[in-house]
Amino acid sequence: MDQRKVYINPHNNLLQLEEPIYPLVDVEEPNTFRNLFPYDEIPKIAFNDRIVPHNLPDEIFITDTTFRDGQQSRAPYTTEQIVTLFDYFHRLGGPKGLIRQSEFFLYSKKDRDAVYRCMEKGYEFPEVTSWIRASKKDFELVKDLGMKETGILVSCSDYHIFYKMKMTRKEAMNHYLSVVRECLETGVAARCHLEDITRSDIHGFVIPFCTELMKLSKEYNIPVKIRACDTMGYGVNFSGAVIPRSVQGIIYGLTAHAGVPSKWLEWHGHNDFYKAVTNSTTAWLYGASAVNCSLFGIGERTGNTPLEAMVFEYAQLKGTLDGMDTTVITELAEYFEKEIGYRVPSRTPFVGKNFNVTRAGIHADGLLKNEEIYNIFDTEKFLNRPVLVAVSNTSGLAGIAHWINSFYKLKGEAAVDKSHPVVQKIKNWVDEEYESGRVTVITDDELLDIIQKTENELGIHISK
Ligand SMILES: CC(C)C(=O)C(=O)O
Repeated sequence: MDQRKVYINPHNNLLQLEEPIYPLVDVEEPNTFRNLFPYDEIPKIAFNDRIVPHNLPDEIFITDTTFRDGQQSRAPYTTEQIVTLFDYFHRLGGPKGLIRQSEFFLYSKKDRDAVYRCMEKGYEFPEVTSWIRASKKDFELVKDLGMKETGILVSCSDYHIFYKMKMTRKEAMNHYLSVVRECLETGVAARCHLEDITRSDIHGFVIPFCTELMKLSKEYNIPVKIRACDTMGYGVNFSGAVIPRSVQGIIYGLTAHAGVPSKWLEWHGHNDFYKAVTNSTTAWLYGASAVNCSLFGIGERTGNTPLEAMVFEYAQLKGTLDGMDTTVITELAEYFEKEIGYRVPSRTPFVGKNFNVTRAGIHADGLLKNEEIYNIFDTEKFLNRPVLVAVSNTSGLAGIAHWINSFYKLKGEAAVDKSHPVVQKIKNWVDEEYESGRVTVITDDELLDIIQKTENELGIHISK
């Protein structure tokens, strides 16, 4: 018979059984969850219909890995670029520090220079934290640099424990606990990156391990944070899906069974199955305060959860931006294009060149009557990106006038309408293009070119 005590759950005032204690299950053979991950078949999503209650923490925020996971997958940024991006993150996160932390490599002198320069700024947020090899010498370095927290890799699936580290679960756990203890001895808080959690044995390894980590934190009176890393992007947020793929199931296990407080719990997603954003939002909804993101989602393989996306997820969940300055997102995209030579793919939400451009004539027509019909929100207000109508065979005079007004931000007296001679002449040119067999839309550069030529020809200049 189940002898656990009964208590009132403060979340819902219902009687509940005391949480069971999960001991480490030290298996002889790795559990690779072949039923879910057959490798020569597409991974499977199975359901047991266990429903997890919502548990949105009072405080949720974003942490940043642009300079760690982000830099692992591209050419390194220069120190100057890192410092500039850090400034942007500070502004974007607003006075409440919703971009709470950013993590840095400490391997090379260049890495450390970037850290010094960012710390010198004296910002409260983002807090500069580190990512290091787990050794006593490196913990001392973190401390000497004046940092309070470091990330430590504690891979938790049997794929990693048995195949990469060639250990048993017990050996891996003891090894990790001794490394974390060493870190805490130095006085530095440990952020444990549980790599590959969505292929791990949640009850047999992750919960017993995190329970021990929480004991260590108590012993040293220093935070031990848990970062749940969906390294391969296998996480799913469907109600009733089984762990280890269920994001809410993992978060529930960590909070309810291992006793990890929400404020120390973070989700780190990858986008291999297009689920990075929605899984991160799910982690917030079910009890993780932090979601770890990289700017524009730049990270290993298909990338991480895009930081800018979570800014808008935050606003949608909380009903407020809480002081975040979203126009910085557009500045960041421009900086990447001009200074770093990276252009985000044009259809990328919020930042791509075409994210709020309407092309189809029938839609463009609606947009011209009222931009709310085909724009997700006031993109000019929040992103400094007025809605655009691309010029094509179906644009008509009004479409061309709208393009000119939006592109040059012309308002009131300065705006052109369909009777403007420049607009009419351009319309003739557009019609000729399509009559001679063109099938593509007219590009911005072509329009700029033809506007200039037409202005010179007619001797009329639009007030730009
Ligand atoms: C290397 C680890 C911590 C990681 O970034 C991941 O699992 O995605």
